[in-house]
Amino acid sequence: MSHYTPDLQTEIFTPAADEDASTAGRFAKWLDAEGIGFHDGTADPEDLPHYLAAFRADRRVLWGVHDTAQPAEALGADHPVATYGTMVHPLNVGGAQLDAHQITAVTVRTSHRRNGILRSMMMRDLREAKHRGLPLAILTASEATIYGRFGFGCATFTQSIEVDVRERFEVTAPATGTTTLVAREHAVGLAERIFEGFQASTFGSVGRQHAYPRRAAGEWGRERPVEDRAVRMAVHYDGAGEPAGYVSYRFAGWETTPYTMKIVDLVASTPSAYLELWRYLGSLDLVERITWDGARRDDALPWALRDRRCYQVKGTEDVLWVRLLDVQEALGKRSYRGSGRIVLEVLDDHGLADGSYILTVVDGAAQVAPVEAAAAPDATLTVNALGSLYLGGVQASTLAAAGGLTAHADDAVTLLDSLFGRPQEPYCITHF
Ligand SMILES: CC(=O)SCCNC(=O)CCNC(=O)[C@H](O)C(C)(C)COP(=O)(O)OP(=O)(O)OC[C@H]1O[C@@H](n2cnc3c(N)ncnc32)[C@H](O)[C@@H]1OP(=O)(O)O
Repeated sequence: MSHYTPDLQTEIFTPAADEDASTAGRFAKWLDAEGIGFHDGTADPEDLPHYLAAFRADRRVLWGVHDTAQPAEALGADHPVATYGTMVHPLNVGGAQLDAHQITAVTVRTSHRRNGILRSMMMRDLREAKHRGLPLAILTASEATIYGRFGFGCATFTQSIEVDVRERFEVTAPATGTTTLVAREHAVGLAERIFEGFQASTFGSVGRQHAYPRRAAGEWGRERPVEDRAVRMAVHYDGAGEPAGYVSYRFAGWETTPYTMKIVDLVASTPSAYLELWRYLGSLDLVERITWDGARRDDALPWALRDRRCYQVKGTEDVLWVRLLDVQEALGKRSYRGSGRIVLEVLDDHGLADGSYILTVVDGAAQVAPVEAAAAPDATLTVNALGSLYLGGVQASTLAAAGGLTAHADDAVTLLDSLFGRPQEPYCITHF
């Protein structure tokens, strides 16, 4: 809907140690452009140094597309009309923590939308990430309709739950260890340490940004990097006295009935720490309901309750979307179940991951080699379907029924189901 011809230039920068954190700097303009895309207000000037420090700690790379031909009264040309950000954090794929190329902060201003700006940033970025040797790209999506066209497949999920913690709530597992509120000055360090244990042991988890432990500790609020004194954090110490889980929570206020405690963040590195945190939550006096939007789809909690109807699922959300860039590396590093051999043909319109690969799994460890296109594949699948299959959160049989995967050999789908299947679902509680 432009009534003029935009003149676009892309600036890519990694905020430097001496980056200008004032409202006049490029960082503030970039952040404001991102805020416009997500309908957030302009950041408070005193918050900018905190955001800058966080972005530097995350080693974020920021893209801004500038239009030098806008009407005179428009936001200045130094104010991006589109933003895009990347960073790299580990993704737990069982056998390894893979460097995953994370894509975030994707916005295009209303006046410039649907002119291919996202497409050109995304395709350039994916090509460059592949060139740098990153095996896959990941993102969390605002809408499910945007990223399939770029080869992403929806791969992990969480559930929103409500738990009735009135008299009928009781965790039946025998109690272990101790759970207690922790002092604020220790909360960030404990959150970091506990998440580290969770990341090491949780298939599908992604390392977290600088802001996460601060929000969990109440050092940062949800909206601003300033203290939120309503947030409390309790830590579970296991039988050996080791911190094995934390829950941070915030009361919804006396006007909300039933009286509700909202979980801000819950991270448990063992199943018993998880149940103990719930035992603790269930014993908060005056609270009638706990809400949380980060539960596993295969949550053990209802199976550990005297009355499983205390537990209600309110919705399922997709979390990670995965886009393979180097099939050999990504499939080769993942751990599998059992043994088997299969030839997969991957279709990728963008030419980044297409080809035929032979996957040979022996006792859970894989070897992957490209094969001649002429070799008959046992199954053909789109790169999107492979992204969904990759972490085992979606079954090959489901993808086959949906049309993204076609079997050419009789047992191909059964074999893929058993190789890629997991004893537990992949679980990512990091949004970015
Ligand atoms: C990882 C993240 O950051 S998730 C956050 C994504 N951002 C947002 O939701 C903020 C609000 N939305 C926006 O800023 C923009 O609409 C964006 C960034 C989603 C899209 O930017 P645009 O520059 O308009 O996209 P572009 O013109 O490159 O579109 C490319 C293709 O995607 C399609 N498309 C773009 N956005 C959407 C959408 N929201 N829903 C469906 N299709 C879409 C276009 O129609 C086009 O289709 P094609 O295959 O026929 O070419």
